[in-house]
Amino acid sequence: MIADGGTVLMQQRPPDKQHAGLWEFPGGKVEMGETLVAALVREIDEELGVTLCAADLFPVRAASGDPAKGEPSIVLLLFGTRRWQGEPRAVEPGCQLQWTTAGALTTLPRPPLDIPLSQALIPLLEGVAKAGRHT
Ligand SMILES: Nc1nc2c([nH]c(=O)n2[C@@H]2O[C@H](COP(=O)(O)OP(=O)(O)OP(=O)(O)O)[C@@H](O)[C@H]2O)c(=O)[nH]1
Repeated sequence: MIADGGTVLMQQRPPDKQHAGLWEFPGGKVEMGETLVAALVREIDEELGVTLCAADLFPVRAASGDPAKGEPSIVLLLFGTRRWQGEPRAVEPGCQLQWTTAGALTTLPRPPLDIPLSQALIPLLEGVAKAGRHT
């Protein structure tokens, strides 16, 4: 979720889970029989109480672990949106939220795959921030 001003919503992982306390992009796993985008719309509603429209979502970047290097065999797909309905709130206990600028994103402690995802997002955030300064 990319807001006017060029900030992105980041979510802190809960204390009882892997990568506890690190900041990730809100989302979750695709369930059997679901499209990628339908899964994202469902997860964002469940986690943040926010309604997304599938047509507003655009792909930003994929990142995957390399099992040959002992990394988990998972693929994360980052989608962006500039539109949503509702005010995000942390539905799950222990999952804080913060709106983060491009500059602050690089210093935020993140799980490994969220780092390349963030790098791909930074030019987009900077573009939105710059456009906001000219309006
Ligand atoms: N965001 C993120 N998640 C990662 C990375 N590496 C990795 O193994 N994961 C794991 O990928 C899973 C992402 O699923 P999720 O967003 O539904 O998180 P979750 O902990 O609520 O899932 P779960 O409780 O249903 O297992 C988590 O188990 C998380 O620990 C990574 O680099 N970034």
